[in-house]
Amino acid sequence: MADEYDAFITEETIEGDAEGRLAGTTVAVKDNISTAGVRTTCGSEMLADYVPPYSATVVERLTDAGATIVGKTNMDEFGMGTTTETSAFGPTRNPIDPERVPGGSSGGSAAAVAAGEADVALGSDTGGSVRCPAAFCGVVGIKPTYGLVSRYGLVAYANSLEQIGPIAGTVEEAAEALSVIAGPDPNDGTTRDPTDAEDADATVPEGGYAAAADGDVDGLTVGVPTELFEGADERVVETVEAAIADLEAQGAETIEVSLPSVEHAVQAYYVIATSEASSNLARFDGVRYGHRAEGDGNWNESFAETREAFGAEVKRRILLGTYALSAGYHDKYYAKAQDAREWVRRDFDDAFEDVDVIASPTMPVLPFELGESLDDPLRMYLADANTTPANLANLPAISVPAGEADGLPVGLQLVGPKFDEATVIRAASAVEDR
Ligand SMILES: NC(=O)C[C@H](N)C(=O)O
Repeated sequence: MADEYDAFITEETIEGDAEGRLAGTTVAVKDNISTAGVRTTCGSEMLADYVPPYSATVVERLTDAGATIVGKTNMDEFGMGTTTETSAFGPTRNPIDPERVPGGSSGGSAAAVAAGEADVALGSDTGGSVRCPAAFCGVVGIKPTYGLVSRYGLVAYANSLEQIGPIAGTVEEAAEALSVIAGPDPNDGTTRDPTDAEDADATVPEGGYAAAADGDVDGLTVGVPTELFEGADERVVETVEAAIADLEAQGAETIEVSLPSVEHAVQAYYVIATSEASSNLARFDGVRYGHRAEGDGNWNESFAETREAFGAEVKRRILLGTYALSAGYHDKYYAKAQDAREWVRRDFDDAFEDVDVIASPTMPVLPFELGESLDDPLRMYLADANTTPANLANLPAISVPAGEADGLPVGLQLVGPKFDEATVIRAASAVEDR
C-alpha cells in the first residue's frame, strides 16, 4: 500500500461506460467485493493472490452507470474488526488524524473518501462496518435494508447480517450511489424490490434516493432511545444531542423511546456473526482457491497448515463460532442469540409505531489511537453497541457527521423502518444542512 493513508490494497482502474448517471465519478471498492481480473484479498494472506473470474453485481451496476473504479480498499481481515488493523496488509490511517484508526472494517473505503482519493466508496456492513468508519473519518455511510442491495460477489462473512453500502462526502452523493446499486438481482435470492416487499414501509422517490436529500424534516418524528446514549463518551453525547436539537429547530419533533433489548445486541451479534463465519470460512481449505500450504501429503496436516494463513482475530472468531454451534452448546448460545435478535426486531417495530426515525451516536467512542484496542478484543466488540441492532433487525441506517469533539469527527446514526431509506436520507440531509 503506497498511498498516503494506506487506504488502498490495489490501485488498479476499471473504466466504466462513457455515459450514465455516475459518469465522471470515481469509486473505491472494499477488497471483499469481487472485481473480475483484479485481485480481491479480503485483507487476508489466505486470498493475497486471488483474482476473481467475475465481478460483483454492485461493481457491474456502478461501471454500467459510468463510474470508474479506482482501486480496492484495505479492510479488517474478512471484515472482522472495528479499526482496519486486523488486515494482513497493515493498518490504514485516519486522514483527520493519522495517529488514529479510520474505524472498520471498511476503513480503507472511508479513508479514501475523506482524503479525496475517491468520490464514493463501497463498504460492507455486517455489524457497523460502513457506519463506523464513516463516523470516524467524518463522512457519510449508508447500511441499506437487508435485501435492498445484491450480495452476489461479496465474499461472505455473516450472510444473514450483511449488506453492501455506499460511503461518500455528502448524503446526496451516497444516496445517488445507493440508487445505482439497489434493486433485485436474480443472482441473490434474498434481494427484494422494495416496493413489493412484504411488511415494508418502502418509499422510493421518483428519480432515486438522492431526491430525498432535501433537508425537509418539518413534521418528522425522531425517536431518541436512552439506551443508545448510556455509556457513550460524554463528548460524543454532547455533539449528537446538539445535532438532534438542531433537527428540532428545523421542525422535527423528538420523543424519547425505549429499546430495552439493545443491551443484548452486541452479545447476540457476536454469537450469530461468528457462527455464520465459522461455516463460511470452512471453504478456505487450500483445495479450490486461495492460499495452499505445501504439506507432506497428509490431508489433515496440509489443511491445518493452510489455515495458519488466517490472522489471530479470524481464528478467534472461527473458534468462537464453532463452539457456539457445537452439539450441547447450540441451545445455550446460538438459539438464545436468535431469541435476542427477534426481541431487538420487535422493539424497533414497536418504536416505529410512534416515530419515523431513531437517532443516536453511531459510535459510543471517539476514534481509537492506532494500536489502542488491538490487545483488547472485548473493548473492540463493545464499540459496536449502537450499530449492531440495525443489522440484527435488518433495518436501514445511516451515519452522518454531527460535528467534532476535540477535533475528531462524531457521527450521528439514523435508523428507519424496513425499506424506508428515503426517510433516513431526508433526516440525515437536514443534519448535514445545519
Ligand atoms: N463487519 C462489521 O460490520 C464490523 C464488526 N465490528 C465486526 O467485526 O463484525
